[in-house]
Amino acid sequence: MIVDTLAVVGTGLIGGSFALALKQAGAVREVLGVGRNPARLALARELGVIDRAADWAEAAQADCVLLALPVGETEAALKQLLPHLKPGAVVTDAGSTKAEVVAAARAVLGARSADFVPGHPIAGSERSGPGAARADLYHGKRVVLTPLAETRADAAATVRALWEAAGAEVETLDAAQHDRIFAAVSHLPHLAAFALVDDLAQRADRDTFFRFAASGFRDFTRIAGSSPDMWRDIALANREALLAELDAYVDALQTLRAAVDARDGQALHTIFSRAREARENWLKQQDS
Ligand SMILES: NC(=O)c1ccc[n+]([C@@H]2O[C@H](COP(=O)([O-])OP(=O)(O)OC[C@H]3O[C@@H](n4cnc5c(N)ncnc54)[C@H](O)[C@@H]3O)[C@@H](O)[C@H]2O)c1
Ligand SMILES: O=C(O)C(=O)C[C@]1(C(=O)O)C=C[C@@H](O)C=C1
Repeated sequence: MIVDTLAVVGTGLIGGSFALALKQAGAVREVLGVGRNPARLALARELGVIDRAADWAEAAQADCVLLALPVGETEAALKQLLPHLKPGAVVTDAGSTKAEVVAAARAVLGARSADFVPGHPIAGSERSGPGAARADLYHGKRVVLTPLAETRADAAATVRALWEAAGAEVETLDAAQHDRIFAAVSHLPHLAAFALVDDLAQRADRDTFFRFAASGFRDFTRIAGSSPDMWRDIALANREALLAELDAYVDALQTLRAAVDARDGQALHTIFSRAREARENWLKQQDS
């Protein structure tokens, strides 16, 4: 056992999967759940994702508290926990952006920011809520930790051990670097998918388009089925890095547009070939 009690704030896909994985691994004795929606908490309890619901004060007495709610809720959640936080308790999070989460932790926790270990599991899906939680979600997946300069080494070691018990491989990055990387490989693709689906959905003759849309459209737009709350918060929290990636993507689309306009098959072929090769190499790396 790594910790006796774990409190999960936000018992959806990410927090619920963490809880299920740790219970299955025998890494935790009891899991408490904190949430705003009593029906969701009851479902989490019914599905065995949590052992019981708890309030903020009780959750703050756990050995480890995981925040797994939209990143814009981080500051308010830390404010609720701080007055009751057990000495030595470790606080961590699973948010998809890190610099703003780190700033919120510093602003709210003061000296207790040494107990905070920012984290981000690079695993998930477009599904949300406790019903989507799976014990094997993190098997073979990466988790990035972005510890603060003052984070206690033993707090970071506990969080690392928990993720490893959940089946993940843990890496460490600087928070700003983390946010630049994920703006490009995660946040921008989600905006591109939301934009494409919304553009079609706003057309008067959308039904004709959707009737004929097939697997290419389904693959490209799967992630447009993701939680609007979560993605609104990510886009706002990672605004600077995301704006840079949006500009780069608009430029890339403009380059393709110019090639199509000029009937420049050579330019199109060169870009498509380069992209295909890069994607094949990336897939090979993923498999190795
Ligand atoms: N979905 C993914 O693929 C993925 C992957 C990695 C990280 N993340 C991050 O993990 C976090 C959780 O995402 P998720 O996919 O589990 O979402 P989710 O919608 O499945 O779960 C979030 C839960 O938080 C609860 N919640 C919202 N505001 C709350 C509040 N103020 N207090 C208490 N509970 C509250 C919601 O009711 C919900 O049950 C987000 O920060 C997200 O950026 C998501
Ligand atoms: O598979 C998906 O649906 C995801 O969106 C997962 C995904 C990603 O972009 O890869 C989404 C957000 C995260 O913070 C981490 C993983």
